[in-house]
Amino acid sequence: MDEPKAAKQKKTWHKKVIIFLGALFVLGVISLVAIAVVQNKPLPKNIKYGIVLDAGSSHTSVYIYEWPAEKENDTGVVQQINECKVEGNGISSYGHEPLKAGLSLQKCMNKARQVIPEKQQRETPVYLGATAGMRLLRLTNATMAEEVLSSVENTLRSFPFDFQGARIITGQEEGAYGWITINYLLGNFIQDSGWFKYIPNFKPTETSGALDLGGASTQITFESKREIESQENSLHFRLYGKSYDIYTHSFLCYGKDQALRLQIANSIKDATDSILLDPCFNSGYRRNASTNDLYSSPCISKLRIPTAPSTLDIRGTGNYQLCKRNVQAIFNRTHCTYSHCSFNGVFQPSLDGTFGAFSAYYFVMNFLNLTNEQMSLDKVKETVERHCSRPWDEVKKDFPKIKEKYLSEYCFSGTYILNLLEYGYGFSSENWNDIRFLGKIKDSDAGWTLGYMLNLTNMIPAELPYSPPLSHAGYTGLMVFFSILLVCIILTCWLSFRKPKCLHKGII
Ligand SMILES: Nc1nc2c(ncn2[C@@H]2O[C@H](COP(=O)(O)OP(=O)(O)OP(=O)(O)O)[C@@H](O)[C@H]2O)c(=O)[nH]1
Ligand SMILES: [Ca+2]
Repeated sequence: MDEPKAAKQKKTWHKKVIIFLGALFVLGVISLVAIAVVQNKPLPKNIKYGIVLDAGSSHTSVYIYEWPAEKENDTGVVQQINECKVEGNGISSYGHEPLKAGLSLQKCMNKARQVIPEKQQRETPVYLGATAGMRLLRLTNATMAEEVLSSVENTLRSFPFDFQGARIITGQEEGAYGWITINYLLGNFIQDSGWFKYIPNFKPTETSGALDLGGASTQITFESKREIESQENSLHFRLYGKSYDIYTHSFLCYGKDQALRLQIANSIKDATDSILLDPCFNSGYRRNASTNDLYSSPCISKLRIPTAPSTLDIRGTGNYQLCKRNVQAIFNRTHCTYSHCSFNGVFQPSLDGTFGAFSAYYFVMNFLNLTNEQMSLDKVKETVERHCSRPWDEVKKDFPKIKEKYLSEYCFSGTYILNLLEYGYGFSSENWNDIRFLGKIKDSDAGWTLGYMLNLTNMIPAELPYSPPLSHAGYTGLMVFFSILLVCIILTCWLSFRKPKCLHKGII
């Protein structure tokens, strides 16, 4: 029987509408997918650079860092891509010829021009931070220190970078930025955005303490859960939405070069006919030293004795126990006006958590093969003692390529590090293995320079930059997935619930 014409037309019309809507819907999903893909195509990598010069007492290093511009507030994105060790001594050694301080930086700064793309050099910040060597020069002769700084500033301004300043940083800054560097590189500033915060009892990782041993000063910095009784040792940071109460102290004159001078100066009284027997050098080792040069350091000048000879013929006897006695004599532990002190009357809370020990801690312990985390304190002591007892000509024969200045001082430096950590700071065999001796972390040097730049370029936000629980890609992906799912459900329903043809009215 023919269906009424109108009913037939209506059905055809219905069919057309449904097909049209279906096509529209599928088109909508396709365009959604296309937008998602286009929207999330990786942005052209926009890399930024930064340069920091570490003008230390013994030498200067030029570090170049890079990071993806669009992620600069994320943690762990900045990495070191180059280090250039400046030839010669630290800038503080040019007090009498300040122009040479600036000239000494030329070679490494030219290297930086080769590393950083020319079109980005103008916007690349350059910072110079000078540490304990310049602090000592400023104590001795502030004018000379100023002349050295202006010489390096003139040199740095002559390069096509964005010069941001050359200054002597404080010991507190040096400790704080070293702490920021290693925790940034270790990923301890976890941003608890995303799903982390929904995990019950999620605890961001603890931070690591920072131990920095330079040539003229040494720093200890760590997060303290206990009250910090002295204001000068107390820092408060707010980083990525978390607060940190930090203890830090910088011991000027307790870098390993100045400590060696202190040890020698304390022994001059025992010299006979200018010959000084020193147990901190391997037996058979000899070096001449001018006492004027020795006493020229403000760390030593107060130890001058009238009977001191003008030159010293220092002869090694390689005796670890006697060296240990001499080294311990430079730490004053007789007075403390706080509940607890490290040495020289300086407050120190009890040592908490793990520590990263870098700079000379690493150079020395790495040479002595003592960076293995499982090695006991007793074993470490035995190793240093054994090295001290080796005759100098045997040591020299075994390590012909190592600079004599470094090689001759490993007995002293090993003994000094052990006593600074144990006798000075209070580490013991119980927490010795909480110390990690670090050279680099993920190809970036452990040291204050990265933290310094992160702070000055505001790359570590106090509060967490808002980030939705899902990344954009994740959000879009889910949207597309559920849209397709919806289409499939609708199609399935339509196909399975529409009336089969044979049931259509009028057919049966
Ligand atoms: N064995 C060894 N010693 C090194 C090396 N580089 C530097 N040193 C020595 O280690 C000590 C510390 O070096 P740095 O960390 O550069 O010290 P610095 O920054 O010049 O000194 P501060 O201004 O006090 O921080 C100094 O006595 C250096 O002579 C190295 O590669 N091997
Ligand atoms: Ca240093």
